[in-house]
Amino acid sequence: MSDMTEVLPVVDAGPDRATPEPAAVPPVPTPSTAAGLEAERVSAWFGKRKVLDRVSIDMPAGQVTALIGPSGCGKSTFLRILNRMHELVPGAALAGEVRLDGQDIYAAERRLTDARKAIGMVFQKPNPFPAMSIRDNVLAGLHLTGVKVAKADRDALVEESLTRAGLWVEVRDRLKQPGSALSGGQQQRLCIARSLAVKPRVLLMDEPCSALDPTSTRVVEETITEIAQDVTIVIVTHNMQQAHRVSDQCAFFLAAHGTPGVIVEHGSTDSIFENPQDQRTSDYVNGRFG
Ligand SMILES: Nc1ncnc2c1ncn2[C@@H]1O[C@H](COP(=O)(O)OP(=O)(O)OP(=O)(O)O)[C@@H](O)[C@H]1O
Repeated sequence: MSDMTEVLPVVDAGPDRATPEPAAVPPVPTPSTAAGLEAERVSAWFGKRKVLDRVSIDMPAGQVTALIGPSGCGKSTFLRILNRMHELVPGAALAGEVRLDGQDIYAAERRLTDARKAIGMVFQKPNPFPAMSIRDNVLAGLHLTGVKVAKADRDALVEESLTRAGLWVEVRDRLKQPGSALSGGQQQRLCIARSLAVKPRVLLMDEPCSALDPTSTRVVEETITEIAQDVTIVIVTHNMQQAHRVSDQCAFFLAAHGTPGVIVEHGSTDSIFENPQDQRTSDYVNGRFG
């Protein structure tokens, strides 16, 4: 009882009493939905021609992994294997395993659309539906992957996806205009918004800035850095400065003299650029070939 009487005056203290301000309660962070992706001994063929040989790499959740290397060494093929697009090419075959959060995406019981929903893709050339409105472009990915969103929630999803893609402020007053009315850089961010609307856990990007001017490139890079907290990113790029700027880790692919592509070296971006272990990596990142 005597403890209570001592405590009460403090609890009732008015604003003029010299009591410290209560500490602000920090906002509860939204848990990240990013998932880790692991490739193990992935090989690929087009007909009889082997183009990738036993490629293994972990792409950790919430990180940006850059795939670098000269033209034709299999980077895009590897990227397409990560979301089951490679198998759509006539005559294409593959071996090895790809695991999303530990689950084999090629397991017999897994559906193709499950992989597509969880693992989105943004291509080299911005490909919005030109006649479709900006708003409908954002929602288009839902139809394609069979994700259902109630009508009442669609406006919020459009705003959220465009905001995450760094485009909302530029287009919020013209959502009904066609996607083709946007600049190339804006179209690419619209495509990123379209992918994000499906709430993927991984986003694959195949040279997403190669058709963009330097300013648009920097805006897309900022977008990549921001969304990477919630979406694991795997990006193919020929731009070494870009790989350096946006990625946490890099994998250097090489296909020497008609042999299938392999990963020569992978590791943290700093180590690949500042202290590569293989001379070929050093030559490539320093622009001596490729
Ligand atoms: N649809 C296809 N049919 C047959 N061969 C293909 C096909 N797509 C790619 N290839 C071949 O597979 C190899 C790897 O190509 P891929 O596009 O994956 O390389 P890349 O490293 O992404 O090249 P780039 O940097 O030029 O885009 C190349 O020799 C290419 O010619």
